[in-house]
Order: sequence, then structure tokens, then C-alpha cells
Amino acid sequence: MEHTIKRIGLLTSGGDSPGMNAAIRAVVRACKYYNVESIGIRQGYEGLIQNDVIVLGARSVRHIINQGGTILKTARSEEFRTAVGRKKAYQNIQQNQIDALIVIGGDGSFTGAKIFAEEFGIPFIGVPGTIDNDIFGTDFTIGYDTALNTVVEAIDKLRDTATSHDRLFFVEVMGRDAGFIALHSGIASGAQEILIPEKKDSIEELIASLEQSDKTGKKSSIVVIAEGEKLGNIYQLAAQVKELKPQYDIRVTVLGHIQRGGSPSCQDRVLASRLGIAAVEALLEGKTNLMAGLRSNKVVYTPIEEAIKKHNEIDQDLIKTAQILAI
Ligand SMILES: Nc1ncnc2c1ncn2[C@@H]1O[C@H](COP(=O)(O)OP(=O)(O)O)[C@@H](O)[C@H]1O
Ligand SMILES: O=P(O)(O)OC[C@H]1O[C@](O)(COP(=O)(O)O)[C@@H](O)[C@@H]1O
Ligand SMILES: [Mg+2]
Repeated sequence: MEHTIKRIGLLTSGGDSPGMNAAIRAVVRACKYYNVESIGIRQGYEGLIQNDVIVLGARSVRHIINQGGTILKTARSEEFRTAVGRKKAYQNIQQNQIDALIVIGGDGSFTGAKIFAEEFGIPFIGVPGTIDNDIFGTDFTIGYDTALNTVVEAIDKLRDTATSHDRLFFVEVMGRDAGFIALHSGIASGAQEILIPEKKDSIEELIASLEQSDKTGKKSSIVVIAEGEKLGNIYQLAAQVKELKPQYDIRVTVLGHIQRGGSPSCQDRVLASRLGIAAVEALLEGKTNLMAGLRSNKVVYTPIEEAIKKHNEIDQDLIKTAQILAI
């Protein structure tokens, strides 16, 4: 079948996430399947500005489905935020005869693509790749499941040492503005308290919960705190608790970028594979300005404005689940 789109450019942008490689592989192989060329752009929008591109064939993406990170590399490009930078990027789009773009990244990357499309009319489809799971229009983002498993494994290890020393551990997990990782990993690892930006927290409630657990004979506890928690950062919160409850032997662990690495889980590989193909198919059907996502295990397309602006709500049932289990 002949398409008006003959060459698709793809890039990964923003924070990397496990499964981005599986998405790259899916895009490249779907392109081959539908008889269009695929060209990889390195380092996100930065590579588009610097013309750092590579033609990709089905075999150039072999043995990457199991690898974390992104073979195309990623970046947070300040220059792409400027009209001058985007003009340079467009010149390279023309030079490389790229007819459409697939952007694998988060809300920031989609915002950049939207502005670029408005300025230069280049069709694009977004694929949600971020561990934060903070993108509207999909039940899961690529990398979230792997990150959750990494966090749970890490907290299980902290639990061993917390129990041995009768300590109180404060664990910070990623989620710049979202508590999905914290809530789910907290439930899975048996946290006493989970502090997330979507819920109003207070030191008084935290202390009350710890006191309650003392009364039931608990000698050690885990408190999971999302990076974006509004009450304060983990060090401030630990210091405040220590001041009010000096008897607690508190330790602070910030899991940091360890959460972003590692071989993607089966779920992330399948998700990335489906969404990569869906992105190519959408472009070939003449669709643009959409994000491919998964809702109730079906591929759906969401207008990019909605994907950027709307937010998946935290499930109140899960907050209650965590509270019941911490009794
Ligand atoms: N308003 C914007 N205009 C142009 N480019 C943008 C804009 N917002 C984000 N971008 C581009 O997208 C990149 C990735 O965004 P960022 O927010 O860092 O990560 P993510 O896509 O994971 O949310 C930015 O570094 C920038 O190059
Ligand atoms: O790697 P960096 O640039 O320090 O950014 C850290 C941020 O990236 C994330 O890991 C993922 O966020 P994005 O997908 O928006 O890039 C956040 O959880 C974290 O706040
Ligand atoms: Mg983001």
C-alpha cells in the first residue's frame, strides 16, 4: 500500500524509562511491516536541532527489547523551547525528508511536539514513556511497572534492616508531581504511611499513625514519600518527626535514579510493543496530534492537549486499602 508518509522520524525525550527500547523496536519494525522508512533521532529534540540522526532497519533494533534506557539516548533540550531552536529542528526535518514524527516521552515532550506541529505542520503521535504514570489517556505509561517492581524490591530490602534494628525508615520514591509509584509500591511493601501530593497530609496524622502502630506492638515501620509530596521534602519530614518523637531511630533513603533503570518487565515490553505499532498505524491512517495509550487493555488515541493537561485521578479505594492494611 502506498502512503503519503514515506519516512517517519522517532525520538525519545525527557526522562528515560524502561521499555523505551521496546517501543523503538516496535516503531521500527512496524515501519518495515508497512513499507515506510524509519529514522532515529538521537538525544530527543537536541538531536533534531543538531541533525544527529540514524536510519534504522528491522535488524538495527535486535536484542534491545530487554534493555533498559534508550538506545537513541534522551535529553531535556532547552534550545527546543526557543523558536530559533525549533526552526533549526525543522530545517533538519526537511533535509532528512522526515514526513512525520513519533515522540516517546512525557507531557513536556508532547508539549514540545504540539508547538512544533502548530508552527510547521509536521504530523506526530505521542507514545507515553515515563516511570511516573502521570499521563492522561492511558492506564499505564511505559516504564511504570518496571519502576514499581524495582521500588518494591528495594523497600523489601530496607524492611529487612529496619526490622533487625527496630527502626523507622523514610523512603523517597520518584514522582515529580504524582503519587502513583508511592501509593502502589507502598501498598505492595506494607508501608505504615504513604505520603503523596494528591492527598492532604499532615505531620499530626503521620505521628498519630506511628503511635497507633507502636500500640499494636510494631517495632519498625516504613513510610513511603513521593518526591512531589507537598508537606515537605523527606529530610524535613524526618527531622520534624524526630523532634516530636526523639525515641524513634529514623533512617532516610532516597531511591533516586535506580528506579529509572533496569530490564523492562514483561508488562512494559508488551505495552511498549503495542503502543509503538499503534503510533505508526495512526500516522499511516492520517491521524496526528494524538497520543497512543492503553485503556482497559485496548489501544486508544487521546488528543494530545488532553494527554498533557488532564490528570489521571488517584484511586481513593487504594488510599483506603493502604489505611486498612496499616492498622
Ligand atoms: N513548552 C515547551 N516548548 C517546547 N519544548 C518543550 C516544552 N516543554 C517541554 N519541551 C521539550 O520537551 C523536553 C522534555 O520535557 P520534560 O518535561 O523534561 O520531560 P517529559 O517529556 O518526560 O515530561 C524538554 O526538555 C523540551 O525540549
Ligand atoms: O533525571 P532528572 O532530570 O533528574 O529528572 C528526575 C525526574 O524524572 C522522573 O524520573 C521522570 O519524569 P519525566 O518522565 O517527566 O522526565 C521524575 O520522577 C523525576 O522527578
Ligand atoms: Mg514530565
